[in-house]
Amino acid sequence: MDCAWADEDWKPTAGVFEFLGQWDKPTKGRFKKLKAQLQQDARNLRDHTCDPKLWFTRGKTLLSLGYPELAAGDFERTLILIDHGLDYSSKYGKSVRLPWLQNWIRIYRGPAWELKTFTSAEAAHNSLVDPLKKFRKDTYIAYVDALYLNRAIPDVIQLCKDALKLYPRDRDFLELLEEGEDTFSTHMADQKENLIIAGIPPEKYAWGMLAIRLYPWTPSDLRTRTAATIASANQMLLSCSDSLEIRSSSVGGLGMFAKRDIQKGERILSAPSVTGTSNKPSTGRYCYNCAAALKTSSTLAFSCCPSMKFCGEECKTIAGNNYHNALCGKDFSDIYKSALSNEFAESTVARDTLIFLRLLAMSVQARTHPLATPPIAWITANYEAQSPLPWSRGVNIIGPIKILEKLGVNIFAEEYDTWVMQTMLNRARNNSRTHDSSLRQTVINPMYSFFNHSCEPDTLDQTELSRNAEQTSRAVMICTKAVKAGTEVFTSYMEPNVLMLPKAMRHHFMTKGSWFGPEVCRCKRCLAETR
Ligand SMILES: C[S@@+](CC[C@H](N)C(=O)[O-])C[C@H]1O[C@@H](n2cnc3c(N)ncnc32)[C@H](O)[C@@H]1O
Repeated sequence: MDCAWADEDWKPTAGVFEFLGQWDKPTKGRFKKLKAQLQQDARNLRDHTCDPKLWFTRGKTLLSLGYPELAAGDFERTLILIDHGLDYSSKYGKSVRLPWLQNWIRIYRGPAWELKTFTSAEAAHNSLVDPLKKFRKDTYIAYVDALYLNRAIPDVIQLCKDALKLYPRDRDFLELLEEGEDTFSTHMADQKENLIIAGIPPEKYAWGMLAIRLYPWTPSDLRTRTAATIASANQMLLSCSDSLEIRSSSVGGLGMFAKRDIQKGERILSAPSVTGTSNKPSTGRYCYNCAAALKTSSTLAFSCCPSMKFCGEECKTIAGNNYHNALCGKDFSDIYKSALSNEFAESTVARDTLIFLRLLAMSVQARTHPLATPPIAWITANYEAQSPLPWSRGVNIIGPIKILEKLGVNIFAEEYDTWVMQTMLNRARNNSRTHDSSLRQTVINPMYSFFNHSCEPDTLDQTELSRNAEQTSRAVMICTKAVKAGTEVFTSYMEPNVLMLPKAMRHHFMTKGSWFGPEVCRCKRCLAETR
């Protein structure tokens, strides 16, 4: 976050959609100051990762710059560190208190415990309790502002309730709680009719919302796919197809191209899912790797992790090569449990946490930067998205922190900063396929992900998340037309009945998803049709 970036790359996530929180876009002069401040805050944090004041300061700067989802991550870490500071014997207790004590020393120009006010080192430490509690209150209040800007009203309510447990009958939090509850009920009542018309389940609206934008400080090698990254994806493609290659596409980014003439009816791809998860990952009913339903008589498992069952050798090998070591011997049952909800929207979003666990385990096992680890390194987010993605403190902030802690990763490390975690989620969400509601599975199949959409597709997607063990969640693509060498091969992201509609209606359906930008679909048919 402390790297230099161009002013025109500043694309705040606040203020994109009509949300409830009020964000005042900074003037040009103020923006310049905030930008410099952010670089300074990030540099300070690099040197002193355990100082909660520095996380709080950067959170406030990020909030002013219009990144409330990142400010939330900084405020969460501030609260964690304050808790450590209040418990001297905790992991970071000493590290949190030290800068505060040093501050006293600076003020009084002498060792704190020699000051008249403190009769002992213990007294000096005790003197920090009240300032830390006051600082914690300020953090909760700033956190509420960030949650409003993410439209996460249920989280505002919960945060106020949490704060009231620490500050019983505190007037500020009582007022904020009442305000949150009023806002929520008025907002839901106002929106109910619109939501029904728009076909959005009201409970889905209870989530916060986030606009997907590229963070301007993203270093160039992590921002776009490098030649080496594309080469490694093409290397993997060789084992799944003898007729396709990944190249730059005219509709945007990369796409799948025929490297030889392809006949109608040819199977052009058969690729395993590198990360798939069901909402019941460790019940032994679904393959831990690809989420296919299992035939109990023919399942495989590692002897050390018997509840991690696989549909066959291929999936077990993928797990062994990519993530099993990072997960082995650790308890993720509470994370699995969150995905078990019977409520559809909740379990769908909770599965994002499971996908996220898989992707982070891959990066930990590979010992590479999370954004440089395949498949995350191969896939891209849609930064032109016209509709927001769901956002909540639980899934976007607390979930990743919990997972990092369980994986033994330092949650204050620059490599695992909130913007990195959010970028991973943005990429995963733009490339994950959520399958039928009774099976409740989400899969990332990076080779399938390289196919762009066309309203006159050349392929038939035969992927089936099977209810029996004969098939897995492999992406199997059949060419429905003859395709000449060098031509891009498209699939369809839309149901066949949507493809039968006129352009304006197709685009109406497309803008409901988050795959397309303001011009919606750039396929040949859409460019040729006028209406
Ligand atoms: C699953 S990815 C497809 C591969 C992607 N082009 C890449 O570079 O990795 C989906 C993204 O590709 C782009 N895309 C796919 N089909 C498109 C189309 N017909 N028109 C415009 N953008 C398209 C959108 O940005 C979308 O979010």
